Amino acid sequence: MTDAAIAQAVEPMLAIRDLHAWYGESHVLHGIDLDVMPGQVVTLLGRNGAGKSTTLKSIMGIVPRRQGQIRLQGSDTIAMRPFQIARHGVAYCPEDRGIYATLDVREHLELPPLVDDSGLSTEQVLSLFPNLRERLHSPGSKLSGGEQQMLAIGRTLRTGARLLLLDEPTEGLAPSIVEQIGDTIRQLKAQGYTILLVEQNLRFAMSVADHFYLIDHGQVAARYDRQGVEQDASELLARLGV
Ligand SMILES: Nc1ncnc2c1ncn2[C@@H]1O[C@H](COP(=O)(O)OP(=O)(O)OP(=O)(O)O)[C@@H](O)[C@H]1O
Repeated sequence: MTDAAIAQAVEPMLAIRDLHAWYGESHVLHGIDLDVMPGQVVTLLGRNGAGKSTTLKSIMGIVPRRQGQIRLQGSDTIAMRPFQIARHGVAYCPEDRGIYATLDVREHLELPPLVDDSGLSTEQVLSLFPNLRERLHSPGSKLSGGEQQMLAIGRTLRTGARLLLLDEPTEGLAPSIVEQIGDTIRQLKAQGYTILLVEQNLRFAMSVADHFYLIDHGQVAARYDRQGVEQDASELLARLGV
């Protein structure tokens, strides 16, 4: 088989077709089509309110109403409940990171249910994020934004999920911490994880992602590979309003 034929034979880790989503009467996704292949890092770009977070939440099944097709490793998940979707090997880091104020770092890492026995041990997570080891007994409320983000990612790795959905992992973080998060994402990709992230920081996205989707008004306005995004960076920055 040629390389192209092999690529075609590999089923996407995540395939979304004609995805619509609503909050009450408000129709916010208008037919999203998106593919993420195993081992890829894919970024959703777009202005505030474009529908990026809603796309991640729809994959996780946590929007009030959605319609269309979402295939996760070959299974249709559109009718499933969030806990059933999680068992298909997907984990979600929300934009607010979802860290509990009163639980300490160790407790956060011991809490997640396992969806697969390939989940990292607490020790392995602490090796990936040495900062967290120093803060093992600190409650969530005392962690910096960067530590909270590392903990939020570390917690997903405990579950054994192989598809990670990260909503704006660099938001509000200092440049040196952004760099650490970038190193982590590249390391996870090298270990075979598949990652779909929402990111406002185009430079950061370009340093980690293979493919890019520009979301606008709840639809895919453009798709790029890394070369395409580099060529069109200035036009893209204008379209992102930055
Ligand atoms: N819980 C909600 N209830 C009602 N409307 C919502 C809710 N969450 C988001 N929306 C609306 O849905 C649309 C898409 O929002 P979404 O959060 O997906 O955008 P986004 O591209 O992720 O932007 P941001 O970076 O601002 O989160 C926006 O118009 C937003 O106001």
